Amino acid sequence: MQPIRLGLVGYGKIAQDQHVPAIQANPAFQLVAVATQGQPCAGVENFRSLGELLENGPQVDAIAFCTPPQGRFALVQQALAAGKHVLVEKPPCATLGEAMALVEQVREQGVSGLFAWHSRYAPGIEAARDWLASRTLHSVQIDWKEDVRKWHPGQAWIWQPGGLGVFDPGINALSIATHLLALPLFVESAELRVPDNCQSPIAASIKMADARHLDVRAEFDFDHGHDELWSIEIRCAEGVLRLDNGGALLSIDGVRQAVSEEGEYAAVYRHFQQLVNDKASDMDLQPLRLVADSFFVGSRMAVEPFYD
Ligand SMILES: NC(=O)C1=CN([C@@H]2O[C@H](COP(=O)(O)OP(=O)(O)OC[C@H]3O[C@@H](n4cnc5c(N)ncnc54)[C@H](O)[C@@H]3O)[C@@H](O)[C@H]2O)C=CC1
Ligand SMILES: O=C1O[C@@H]([C@H](O)CO)[C@H](O)[C@H]1O
Repeated sequence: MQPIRLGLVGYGKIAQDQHVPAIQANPAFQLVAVATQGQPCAGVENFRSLGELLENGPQVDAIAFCTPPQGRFALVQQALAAGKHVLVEKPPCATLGEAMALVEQVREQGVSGLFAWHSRYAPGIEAARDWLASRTLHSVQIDWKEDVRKWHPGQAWIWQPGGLGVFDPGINALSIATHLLALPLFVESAELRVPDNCQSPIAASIKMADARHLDVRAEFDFDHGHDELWSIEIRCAEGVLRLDNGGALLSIDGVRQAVSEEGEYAAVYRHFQQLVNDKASDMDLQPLRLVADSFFVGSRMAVEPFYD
């Protein structure tokens, strides 16, 4: 079977760290061209814009988008208009309205679309979901705390409107929670701590619930230094489930559980391959809706300026 000829837009940190290695490790894909405004990608044809790639570049079947969320909507629309399948990094767009429009446009074009909530593919997630399916949940505590200087060095876009600030990693925790929990979540209250020189929060506390009043709390911190923490603890009548290291580790009542050996991005691209083969799509809006609702109801607290 011919490999899926892939173009990639935005050869930045995550494309270099995760996407290109995952693509190169999967024989179902062939990376044939990159469009980027930064350093070029070795071994493939490089272009300065998606338009130039589509017009003058090699034939592609699909495009992976690794640009910042601001401006991504127009880029994905360009690919859809050219009949390409699309894999879109999280968050899918800078606004909920744009993401909703992409869902509709993918359906209208009859191509495959994936909103790549990469944390949903962490090794412990499916085993956690299976265990929780028959349990009685009492509460959920999310602690997602990392060092923005490590993961987004020099990336001004993350602090600008549409860049989400701490919700850029925090949305990963919300993507896991919305995948594990049976009912939709509602944001009851949020406190957004915004540096004086930024447009998006550096920390946030969020209180959520589902229709059965499950108590879900999240603490996000983007300036957490070296002792980073990506954990979700779910207290049930039958015991305590805990995901650590972003979902890579799973324990139940303190006992470490067997998890998948496949990495997040290998699983993301295997899922995308399956969607293309099945002429299907997977474009969940729930994580982005929770972020939007946190901004709607969130109280703002000004904090000291942030300097990279
Ligand atoms: N940095 C990280 O650890 C992770 C980032 N992500 C997500 O991946 C996305 C990108 O993040 P990073 O790679 O960290 O950002 P980055 O700033 O390192 O890379 C963005 C790249 O897009 C390029 N670009 C921007 N506009 C473009 C355009 N119109 N046409 C072509 N290229 C364009 C830039 O030149 C840059 O190379 C974000 O949505 C982020 O949430 C996901 C997982 C982890
Ligand atoms: O999606 C993302 O993951 C984090 C980091 O790479 C791991 O937690 C990053 O801040 C965010 O863009």
